[in-house]
Amino acid sequence: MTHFAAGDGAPASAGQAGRAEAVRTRGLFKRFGQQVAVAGVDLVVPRGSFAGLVGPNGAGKTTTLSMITGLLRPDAGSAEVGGVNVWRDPVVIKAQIGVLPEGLRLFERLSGRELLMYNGQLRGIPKDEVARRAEELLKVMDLTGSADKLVVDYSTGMRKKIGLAAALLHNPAVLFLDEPFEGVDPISANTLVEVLQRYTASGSTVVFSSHVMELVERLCDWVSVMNLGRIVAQGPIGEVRGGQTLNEALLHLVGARENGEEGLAWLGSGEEPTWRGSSSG
Ligand SMILES: Nc1ncnc2c1ncn2[C@@H]1O[C@H](COP(=O)(O)OP(=O)(O)OP(=O)(O)O)[C@@H](O)[C@H]1O
Repeated sequence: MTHFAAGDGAPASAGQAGRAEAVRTRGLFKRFGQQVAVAGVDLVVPRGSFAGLVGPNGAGKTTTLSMITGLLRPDAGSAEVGGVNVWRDPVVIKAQIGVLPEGLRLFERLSGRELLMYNGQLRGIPKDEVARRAEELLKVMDLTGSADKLVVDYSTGMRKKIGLAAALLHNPAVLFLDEPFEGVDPISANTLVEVLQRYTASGSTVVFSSHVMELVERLCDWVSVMNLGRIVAQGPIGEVRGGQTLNEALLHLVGARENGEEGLAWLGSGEEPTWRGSSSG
């Protein structure tokens, strides 16, 4: 087993040391065959943060989040949420976290309301309390009118919203969201943002992955940047940005791609293809 040295993901600010950590991984490592997906990640998220996990396609964000939320067993390293080891105490952890995973597999043949009732009761919340919370969440997510519709008939944005409602139902201390705004219209995105801001304002923690830098910049007070399976910068967003936009900082940190500039000369040239005339009689 390979175990990479810690240090490259150290928080940019030593001043955060006194603040309790919601999430902490040490040397988290995952390999799929020859492909090292996560190469020794030391992720830190202070409690109460609205934290963004960013990086290019294939950087290892989903794999990291899957290992922290108990969905994928790490090959090496450890993950703690609220100081509890995820893989040693999975039952304790599952009560403390809410997850909106990538791909979002839901029980398609339940209605939105039934899905929430089922999830809440699975978590041991009394039925009348689940019903009360479910109605409130449906209302806030603007899903009351679709509450009796089957989830299979929900749109992408509606699925994200019902998935988020299900993840919030047991009032977790830490919420993990993989690309929560992907495919969500701006109005629904605003609703999600409002719910999440209300949630973090009360001291809970959100960790979400996203490719939308403007959104991360607007929402997050903490950011972790991944590239090639490692954390390449991490800390309060102002420090990671260092006077640039987050997008500029990201390009700088991961290196702008230089491929493709010479290729694709044929694309959009508008020239008459010579081969078309030569092959036809
Ligand atoms: N189940 C798997 N089997 C094989 N390779 C995998 C698997 N899951 C992820 N990988 C590989 O691991 C690397 C990291 O993938 P991951 O999905 O974690 O990246 P990501 O940062 O979430 O990317 P994106 O932004 O595109 O969603 C990629 O090279 C990917 O091809």
